[in-house]
Amino acid sequence: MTDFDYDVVFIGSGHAAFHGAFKLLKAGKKVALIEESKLGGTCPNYGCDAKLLLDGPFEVIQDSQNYQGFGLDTAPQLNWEDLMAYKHEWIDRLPIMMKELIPKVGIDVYEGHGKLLDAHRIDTGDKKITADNIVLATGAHDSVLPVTGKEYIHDSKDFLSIPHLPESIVFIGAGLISLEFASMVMKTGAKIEVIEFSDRALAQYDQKYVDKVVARLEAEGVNFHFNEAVNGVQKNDNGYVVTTESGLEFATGYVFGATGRQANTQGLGLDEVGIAYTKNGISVDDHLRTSLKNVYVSGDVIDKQIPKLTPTATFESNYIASQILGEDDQPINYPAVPYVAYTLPRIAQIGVTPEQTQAASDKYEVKVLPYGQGFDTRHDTDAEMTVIFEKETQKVAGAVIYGGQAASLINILTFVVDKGLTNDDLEQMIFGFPDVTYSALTMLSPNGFMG
Ligand SMILES: Cc1cc2nc3c(=O)[nH]c(=O)nc-3n(C[C@H](O)[C@H](O)[C@H](O)COP(=O)(O)OP(=O)(O)OC[C@H]3O[C@@H](n4cnc5c(N)ncnc54)[C@H](O)[C@@H]3O)c2cc1C
Ligand SMILES: NC(=O)c1ccc[n+]([C@@H]2O[C@H](COP(=O)([O-])OP(=O)(O)OC[C@H]3O[C@@H](n4cnc5c(N)ncnc54)[C@H](O)[C@@H]3O)[C@@H](O)[C@H]2O)c1
Repeated sequence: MTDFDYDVVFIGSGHAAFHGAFKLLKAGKKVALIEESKLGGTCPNYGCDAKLLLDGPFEVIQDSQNYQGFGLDTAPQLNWEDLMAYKHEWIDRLPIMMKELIPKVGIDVYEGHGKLLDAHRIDTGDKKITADNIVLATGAHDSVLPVTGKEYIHDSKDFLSIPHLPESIVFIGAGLISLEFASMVMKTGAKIEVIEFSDRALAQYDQKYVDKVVARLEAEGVNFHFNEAVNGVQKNDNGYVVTTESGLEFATGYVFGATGRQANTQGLGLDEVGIAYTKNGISVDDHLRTSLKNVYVSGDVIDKQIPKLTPTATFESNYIASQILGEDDQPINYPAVPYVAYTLPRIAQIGVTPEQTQAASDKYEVKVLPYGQGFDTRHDTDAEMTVIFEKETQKVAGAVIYGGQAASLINILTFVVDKGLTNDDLEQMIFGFPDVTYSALTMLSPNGFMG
């Protein structure tokens, strides 16, 4: 570095930024982060981590319900206020810790709104700085439904800090955020309506298992309304009334909207410096560069087909750091990406989907494995896997898992799919026993009890 204040400046401080920043720092580069809100971004503060902390006790309730009549007769009682205090105790300290740690290790932090002035100059709010390379890692935000009364619709950030749980909630959208939160709240006996614009929930997931999650939620009392478009929210003395274009009306105590997330492209100076973007995010080439070759894009703000998740943001951040360090000059090559819906029960999938095999039945063999029938699944009797084998090689090409332990199992299946292991390879290994992972892996083997 000669003429610039920094070798690399990241706008944003989420997973799309800090992994790469640490890698660059370790390699001797001078690095800065610009953050206008909480350090660490969405995932720890308002996303995955905060959600999982709140979800834990609900998972325990679900597990205990599975044992009813089989040794556990009383379900645990939830205390939301205590749970929320526990969440705050964990989550609120994370940005504080990062604020102490990051400058201490040698990365400068600018607290302000980052805006590109040209290919090398950035306005941080109160200071202008220069960088040889810039990484745009500004993430995304929950979209706001453009209807009358939109100010009464809460988003995921609000919900993740809600001090008291309402007795009734209308969820607008039946995507990941809504169904994950509805799965939890349902366990408190709240009255829940889910209004979905399209004819299905969780469109990215295998519909066989989505139908099972929807049926389970319906059995617990959630009312789903598909093919309905919300056109307004009115406030009255008792709460709110949500109306749809077809004339349905729902009285409720709380309105929650999760109708997709939008990339944070506004106010970044993109138009001024000539960087192209769409409504899905900033346009990049196969090296995650914009039309300005020293300006990269990482994480949720990219216009991409790959899922917008924490692990994909992390992968991109590390990839960009390798590009800048000259360790790698190849186009980005994503490995198989697992998707996990933290609904109750969970759905997780990796690789080739059952739907994709329909057009290639000569290439793939699909096996449905009811692993929940085993003794080691905490009486989660419905749990099931659909596993896709490549006929010619017998490699495991994909899997969908439905059940309480799907989120852990999918990481093992990710390893199997990504490394191209065959069921014979698995038979050459020894796994810890007894455990649900053992049974699931044994089932993949041709000589296993279900293989
Ligand atoms: C409720 C919820 C649950 C989720 N659950 C999961 C999950 O279970 N698993 C999973 O993998 N993913 C989950 N996600 C998605 C995950 O949080 C994101 O994919 C991930 O945070 C993306 O990281 P990022 O760094 O690209 O963006 P972010 O984490 O959004 O970080 C971007 C940062 O940039 C800052 N910023 C924006 N513009 C500027 C600017 N101009 N100047 C300075 N700073 C700026 C923002 O304040 C923010 O801190 C969830 C998301 C939500 C909302
Ligand atoms: N487990 C995870 O990995 C996880 C969890 C939560 C969030 N996330 C992140 O957040 C994103 C999901 O956010 P989301 O749940 O808001 O989006 P989504 O795209 O999953 O779901 C939005 C839903 O809202 C519906 N919708 C859109 N407009 C509507 C309208 N006017 N009326 C009624 N329904 C309408 C859509 O048809 C869709 O089903 C993910 O793509 C991911 O980036 C990931």
